[in-house]
Amino acid sequence: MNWDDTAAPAEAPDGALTADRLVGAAADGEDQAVEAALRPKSLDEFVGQVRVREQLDLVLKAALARGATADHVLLSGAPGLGKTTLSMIIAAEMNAPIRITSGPAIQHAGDLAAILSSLQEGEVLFLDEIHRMSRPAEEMLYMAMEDFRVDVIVGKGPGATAIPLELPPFTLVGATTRAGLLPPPLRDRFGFTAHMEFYEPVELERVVHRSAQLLDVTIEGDGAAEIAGRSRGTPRIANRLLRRVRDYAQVKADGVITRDVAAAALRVYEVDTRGLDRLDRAVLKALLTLFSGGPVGLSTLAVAVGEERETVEEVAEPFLVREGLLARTPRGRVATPAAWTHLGLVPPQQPPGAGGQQGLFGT
Ligand SMILES: Nc1ncnc2c1ncn2[C@@H]1O[C@H](COP(=O)(O)OP(=O)(O)OP(=O)(O)O)[C@@H](O)[C@H]1O
Repeated sequence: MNWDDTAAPAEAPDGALTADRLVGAAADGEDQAVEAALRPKSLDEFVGQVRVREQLDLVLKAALARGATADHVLLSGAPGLGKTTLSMIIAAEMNAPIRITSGPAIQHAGDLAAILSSLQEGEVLFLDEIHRMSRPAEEMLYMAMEDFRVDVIVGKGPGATAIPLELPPFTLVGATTRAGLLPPPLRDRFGFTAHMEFYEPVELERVVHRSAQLLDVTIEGDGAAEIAGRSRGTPRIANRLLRRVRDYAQVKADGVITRDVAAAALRVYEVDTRGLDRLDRAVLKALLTLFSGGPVGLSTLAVAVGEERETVEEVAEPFLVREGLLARTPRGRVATPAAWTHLGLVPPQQPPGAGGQQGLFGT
């Protein structure tokens, strides 16, 4: 059966499943407060991303040997994979100061001119969300990156004049979650482009061990593995889960994070063994139980879980697709066999009793 969107009733979504989401990759207030203490300070300390690290190491060492400013660097990748951290490491490795700003903060070319003209020689300018800069600022950046010069326009209309302004050499580190949205002329002006991948569980284990040490928490190898496996390939989520598990260990156990303590804590926070939370499971469960695994239209699915269409599409689905649990097809959303297995449910064509309930949260 193909469940389509045409009959989707207009129901008010309540958003309850997205409140206080522990597995979101964007930084929340608490993350911002504690992340500074957990950031690796050098390339050697930076876990994983081996290829990026090796290449960047060469770029920076060569620039240092020449006594030159490093090439402009573009870092792309999902939130929480370490782009800000890497930009700070670039500055530290070059013994240079760093200035941090973001695309949305630069709405006028004048905003950018003010920042660029106050840079010191060799300074690293970190421009987060570079794809969200305004067009005039972006055009000013082209010349600044290439010639270390900007034209400041004074006046308006036919009487407007361009006053050239020399800039000290600097290194721009641009970060984006959407490399495809960058116009080619901007992309081409970066000397080094790196795409950050999601981390392997063993790499996240190392992140968890390192953070536990910095937070002065005792953690066993199995405990770190349990957290790493539920962290969706993302260091920020690994660090966040570690903090929640630490709370649990302090209140309910003797402060030591073992595998059982980690599993019990994450059961309380409803993050299952694959890193799915309530929203993810609600979407999957609706797809499997109400629509026999699909295909079903996005709007219908969203109404079934009581969430906005955008929430299902942008918050829940990307990870479900990445995990191979859900597929987006021209006919609608379809569950994969792995989705049935994960929720311990039996696909309709199989005889009842062939599946068996799985322990979603571990022991
Ligand atoms: N390779 C790594 N090794 C150890 N810790 C890491 C690594 N990458 C990221 N982290 C940790 O994860 C957290 C998030 O990293 P960071 O802020 O650099 O991510 P980001 O990619 O800039 O995210 P956003 O796109 O949301 O700005 C930081 O606390 C940092 O310490």
